Amino acid sequence: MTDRINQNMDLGKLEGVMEAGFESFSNRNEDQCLLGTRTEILRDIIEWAMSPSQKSIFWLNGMAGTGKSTISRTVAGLLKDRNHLGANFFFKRGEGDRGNAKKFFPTLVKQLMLRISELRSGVQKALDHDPDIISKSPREQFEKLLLQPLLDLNQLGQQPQIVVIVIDALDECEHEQDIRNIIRLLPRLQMVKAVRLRIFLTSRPELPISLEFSEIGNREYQDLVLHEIPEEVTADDIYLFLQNRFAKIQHDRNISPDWPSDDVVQEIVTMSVPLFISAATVCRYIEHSKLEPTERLAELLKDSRRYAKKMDKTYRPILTRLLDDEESDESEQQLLLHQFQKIVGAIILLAVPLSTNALSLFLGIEVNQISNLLDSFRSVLSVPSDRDLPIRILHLSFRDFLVQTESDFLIDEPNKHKEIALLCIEKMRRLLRKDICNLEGFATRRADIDPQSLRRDHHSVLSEFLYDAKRFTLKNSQIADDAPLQLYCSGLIFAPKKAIESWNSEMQTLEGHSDWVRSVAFSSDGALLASASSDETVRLWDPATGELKQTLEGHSDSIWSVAFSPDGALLASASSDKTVRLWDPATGALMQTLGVNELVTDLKFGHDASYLITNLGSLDVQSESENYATSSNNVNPGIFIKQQWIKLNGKNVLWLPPGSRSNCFAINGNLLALGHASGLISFIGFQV
Ligand SMILES: Nc1ncnc2c1ncn2[C@@H]1O[C@H](COP(=O)(O)OP(=O)(O)OP(=O)(O)O)[C@@H](O)[C@H]1O
Repeated sequence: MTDRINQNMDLGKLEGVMEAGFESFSNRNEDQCLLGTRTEILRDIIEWAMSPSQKSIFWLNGMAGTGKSTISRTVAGLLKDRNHLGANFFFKRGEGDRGNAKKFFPTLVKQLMLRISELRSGVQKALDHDPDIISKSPREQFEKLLLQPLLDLNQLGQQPQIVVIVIDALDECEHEQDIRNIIRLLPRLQMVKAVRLRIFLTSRPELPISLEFSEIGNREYQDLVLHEIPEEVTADDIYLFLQNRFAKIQHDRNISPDWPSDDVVQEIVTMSVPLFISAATVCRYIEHSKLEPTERLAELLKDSRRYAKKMDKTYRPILTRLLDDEESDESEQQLLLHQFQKIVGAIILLAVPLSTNALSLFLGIEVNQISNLLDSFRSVLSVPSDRDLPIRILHLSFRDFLVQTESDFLIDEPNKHKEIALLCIEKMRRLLRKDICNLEGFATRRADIDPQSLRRDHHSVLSEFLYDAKRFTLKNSQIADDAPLQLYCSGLIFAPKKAIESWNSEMQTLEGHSDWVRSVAFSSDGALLASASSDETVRLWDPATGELKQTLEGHSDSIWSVAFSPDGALLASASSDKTVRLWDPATGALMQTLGVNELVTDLKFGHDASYLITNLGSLDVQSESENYATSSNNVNPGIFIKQQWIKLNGKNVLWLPPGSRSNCFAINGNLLALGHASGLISFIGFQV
């Protein structure tokens, strides 16, 4: 009797952190998993705990707010009901000894003694031997208070019972070294044979924890990454959670049972996945007691960023810990903050996520500096160890939070976008090159470029995207010209769902004629398409862009046939008005009108463009020479215009764009004068 009193008094020295237990007063309002959620995960964890052949540690790893602690509480409760809960410690930063390792092992020992009474004498021995053990390092506490007394039990030769220790939120333990020590020490509990000890541990994927686990090797533990389980599974759970919370709001606030609609609930699910905390924050925002829930919800749906401020509790501590280093002084902190603004600011605002390596090139910051800074953000950013893979934000609320927080971590969105745009321009200036295919001369035509040399520069995702963009633009260019916002309705509605694969072979529809199109013809170089219509016009189009280049007006009846001359300098059209007209396709000028007695329905040029072959027989054309131009006496034979190309000594050197083409030209020495229909004359000088 005296012995036992004595023992109890000594064991009383074993001070634990009462509040760290999942059933403690301060945890009384914390949820467990709603029935029907996390069912598979919970089943797997309980099966792991009960099976003799499993690894001794289960690490549930998940980003901020994915629902780890809720699972821990549920696991602890389930194990307690089955009488297998040995001890539990829920770390919580900033709440006294719940936020450090000082009393971690004594707390576990204290609880384990209640579960395994045979442990008491060993613990008592340790306390007798070293009454100050409670103030010693975690390693010593572990060895003397926990491991040795448990090993002593081996001699009892009992049938081993299953005892599970639940440790939640190890990342919230204050000192990195303590965290690492705890992970390093736990596998040694496997030496204990009298009890089958299992450790269920949760944490965010923070660097010291990930590193330490990779160091102890996966023979010792199994893990589950909560933010990587299939999205639809989490979505189903969040859906159940929302339904449950909304039913409660309906009931408590006397709201009609059909509020909110299923579509709305689905919308919030999509907004939240994979963060349970996001769905929980939405509910807290809506159920705020002084405001009308239906209005709050409607407001939120209009502007989903509204609730991001409420994520302060989740995100602010991650940010402040960046600067929370006793060793760094004011100027170092300023530097860190500056780096944060540059690096994280770019990550959250870039339209397409970049890898660490690409980000380094883009921002002009050393790769290692970027990696170092990002190590502090592994709970909110997915930073792949392969530096060529993109860095992603786990949840958009992190971006929304940063662009509106009132702390020093505010990312000034408009200015940051400007900065990013300037960086893009600067990179383009520096990196883009003229003539990436090393073509031989300025007049090289596309048809003459070796496709192999294009493929060498080919980036498949980019080129697929460009192809897609080109098809979309071609298909919609006319409506974009007329009613631009139709791009977002008609353009999107009638675009194929999987654009890249499923554009059909119809490139584009050219709209403009108001009556039948009777005849179409390509110019021999393919640069123009002529269409003849019953609306009495011929239209000339650029087939590459769909742009209407010319409308040839003059005929007074249906036009039946069009044809280009072999060198493209002339266009002939035949109409019911009993004329055949010849046009200059470049300027649209009517060159000649030939009267015919009967209807010509079909025509084409003879080989030298001096006559037309029609359904009525051949027809002479008093065509002017190909370079339909006057030339002065002082002609430099080296300069010549042919088909909008200015040729120098027989080689194409300069192409005349449509706006610069002329009806006539003159050459004087090295000077070329072009006369335009507008009345202007332009000059081009050549060094021959
Ligand atoms: N299965 C669930 N059933 C009901 N509610 C849940 C569930 N999981 C999470 N929640 C809700 O989401 C909130 C956030 O979850 P929890 O605190 O477990 O996330 P966590 O991953 O531990 O976050 P942190 O990394 O910040 O510690 C909880 O407060 C709870 O309201």
